[in-house]
Amino acid sequence: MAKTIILYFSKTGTTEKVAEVIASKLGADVYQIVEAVPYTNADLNWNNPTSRANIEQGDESARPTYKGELPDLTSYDQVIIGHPIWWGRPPRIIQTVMENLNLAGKRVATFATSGGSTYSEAQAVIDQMVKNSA
Ligand SMILES: Cc1cc2nc3c(=O)[nH]c(=O)nc-3n(C[C@H](O)[C@H](O)[C@H](O)COP(=O)(O)O)c2cc1C
Repeated sequence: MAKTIILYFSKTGTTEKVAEVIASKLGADVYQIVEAVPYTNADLNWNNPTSRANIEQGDESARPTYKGELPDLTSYDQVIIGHPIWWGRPPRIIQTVMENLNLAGKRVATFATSGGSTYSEAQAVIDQMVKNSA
């Protein structure tokens, strides 16, 4: 059976719950992506145009760093990446992570949770990231 790892980023626990359900169904390993500089509640306030998250999402070059080391993917066949939708797209830290993973030869899937936005804009970002890392 294919060996799978789920990497997820979650600030309020919703994506984390979904990651756990998928992991238990697939018998997958799980890795939580954690930002190096923690987001405060104020940082996550989408009603404030100058909140940290809003500024990052609006900045194509923003690449918030992650804490610790990313997992070694050598032994995995499938990599699943889960994240919330922030302003229609993945949090920029997902781009940081994908730029630092070697996804060549891996089967990659993603999922997200949101307040209602669909995945179409996020999919375009992910497709580009996968293309760049393969
Ligand atoms: C900065 C920020 C921006 C968000 N932007 C969107 C959005 O564009 N569309 C949407 O449906 N939900 C948006 N949300 C809501 C989250 O996607 C939703 O609450 C998600 O399930 C949170 O996942 P988590 O608990 O794993 O962090 C946003 C949340 C934050 C903090």
